[in-house]
Parts: sequence; C-alpha cells; structure tokens
Amino acid sequence: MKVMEKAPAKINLSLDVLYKREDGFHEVEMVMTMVDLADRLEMQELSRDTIIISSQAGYIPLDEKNLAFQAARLIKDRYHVRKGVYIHLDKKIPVAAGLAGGSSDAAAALRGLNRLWNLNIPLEELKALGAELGSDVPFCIQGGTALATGRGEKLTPITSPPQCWVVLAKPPLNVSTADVYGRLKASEIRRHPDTKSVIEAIGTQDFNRLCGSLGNVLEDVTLQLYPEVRQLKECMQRMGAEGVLMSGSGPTVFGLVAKETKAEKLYNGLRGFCKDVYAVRLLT
Ligand SMILES: C[C@@](CO)(OP(=O)(O)O)[C@H](O)COP(=O)(O)OP(=O)(O)OC[C@H]1O[C@@H](n2ccc(N)nc2=O)[C@H](O)[C@@H]1O
Ligand SMILES: Nc1ncnc2c1ncn2[C@@H]1O[C@H](COP(=O)(O)OP(=O)(O)O)[C@@H](O)[C@H]1O
Repeated sequence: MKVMEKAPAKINLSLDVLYKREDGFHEVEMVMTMVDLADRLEMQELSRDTIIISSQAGYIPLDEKNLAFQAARLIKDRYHVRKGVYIHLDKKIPVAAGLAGGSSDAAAALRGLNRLWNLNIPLEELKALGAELGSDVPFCIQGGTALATGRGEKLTPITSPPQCWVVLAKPPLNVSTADVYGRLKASEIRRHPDTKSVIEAIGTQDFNRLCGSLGNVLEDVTLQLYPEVRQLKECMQRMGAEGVLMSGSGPTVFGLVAKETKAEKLYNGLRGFCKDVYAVRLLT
C-alpha cells in the first residue's frame, strides 16, 4: 500500500505576540493561510518495523531530526503500529524560511499514516498529536485559513482571503525560530498589528484593507538582525506589491498582488535579487 499527501506552505497575514509564558513559549495571535507551494510525501508500508526517509533535497536531515520521521515515530508509538514505513519527501518549500515546511511535512505524514494504517484517528486527536511536534503543526493538519492563539495550536477557522497572487522571496539566510523568539522583548513591543482588521478585511473580502492591515511583530527582531530582509521588503513595495510582509520568523517576505501581470513583473524583478522566488496563488 502507498499513499501520497501534499504539504503546503503557510504564510502569516498577522502575527502578534501578547506575552512570554511561564513555559518559555509566547502567547500569540496569528492569522494564517496556505499557499500553493507544496512538498509532496509518498508513504509506502514496510513489513519491517522501521522508518526510512529519503529526499531529493540534500540539505535536510533524514534521520530522527526530520519532522516527518518524528511524526511517523509518534503515531506508531501512540497507536502501537508494528509495521514500518518508507517516506519519500519531494521538497519544494525552502527550509528555515518562515513557511512551516517541516511542520507541514509532519502534518502530511500524520494525515497520510492515519490513512495508510487505517487508524481512523479523528481530526481533533490528530491535531493534538501534531501539537506535540510543533506549534504550527495543528494548523498544517487543519489547513485553510485560521486565527491561531495559545502558542499557535488553538485554531478558529475563518473564511479564505480574497483570491490574489502571492509572490514569495527568500534571501539566502537561515533563520532560527527559537532564536528570533528568544530575542523578542514581548513587553517592549511598540506597535502591535491590527489582527481584528485583518479578520474583518477577510470577512468583507476587502483586498485593499487586508493589504493595509498586514503586520508581524517578529519583523522587529529579524529586520534588525538581517538588514537585507528590510531591503527586500522595500524592494517589493517599490515594485508595486499591494501588501508586503515577512512570514513567521522569516526571512521569507511575501507580496500580495491582485493582477497576474503585476505578479509576473514582481517575480521577474526579484529574480535578480534572490534565487528563491515563487509566484503562487492562495490555497482557498
Ligand atoms: C514563528 C512561527 C509563526 O507561524 O512560524 P515559523 O517562522 O517557524 O514558520 C511559529 O510560531 C513557530 O512555530 P514552530 O516552528 O512550530 O515552533 P516550535 O517548533 O513549536 O517552537 C520552536 C521554538 O520557538 C519558540 N516559540 C514557538 C512558538 C511560540 N508560540 N512561542 C515560542 O517562543 C520556542 O522557543 C520554541 O522552542
Ligand atoms: N521535513 C523537513 N523539512 C524541512 N526542514 C526540516 C524537516 N525536518 C526537520 N527540519 C529542520 O527544521 C528546521 C526548520 O525548518 P522549517 O520547518 O523549514 O522552518 P520554518 O518553520 O522556519 O519554516 C530546519 O533547521 C531543518 O533542518
């Protein structure tokens, strides 16, 4: 038996941090949505009780550090599965980019193995399992668009944003999420994003208001550490993107554009600036 799963990237349309918690995590308020840039996982059952990961990407761990491996081990242990699995990861999402590539692979592995082994784990239980692997994993299991609170695992689904083009550019830097949160002084945040306005703009399908309401407090840290991310934002704004924001802890910057011709112009302009550039649609 073999199953396939798509693992799409996410972007944060709003990312606010309310405070640092006792457990070391930050209490967040985020609006997240999926874009049509995805890894693909092929999972094949093995009669031998083992987990094997392969990938065409030479730059990710293939051992127990891989989040898809961790997902397979977790589901096997928790549901006493004695069989094994071979997972091939076709990697398309850039790594350590703020696009939740690893989290989405873990989510796809949980969804796929639930089917492969006929475990019939309900969605809520699968999301709780995902939360053990990372804060973004429950959202990656659920998909769509959602308001995420808690450390990111408490989800309220919302309607899809108005359809548009999303141009993504990742400068050649690897940003550590833990490092960015670690440097954030939650009590000193000067300007909090207007998450309510982002949700209202989505509710009324008001593209211009959505673009004007985007905000991410982690930009305060990452743009300070890496001035090239700020330059990239300015570059996208100059090239006419209607809304521009860093995704997650960065360093990927995305631009929202209504018209395909403008998305093409932005894509071609940015290709001179960095290697990892994508023009995709929202996954609505
Ligand atoms: C910043 C965001 C925004 O969507 O995305 P990325 O930039 O990673 O894509 C997420 O909050 C990242 O979620 P995820 O990457 O799953 O984080 P985790 O593995 O749970 O945590 C990594 C580390 O980040 C810090 N962390 C994470 C989430 C949170 N609410 N508060 C935190 O302080 C912790 O130091 C933790 O050890
Ligand atoms: N399946 C995977 N895909 C990508 N990165 C992975 C995977 N499993 C583990 N990692 C590790 O997770 C770290 C964060 O990667 P990623 O999930 O792409 O970042 P981000 O959350 O910023 O989008 C990297 O250091 C990478 O080595």
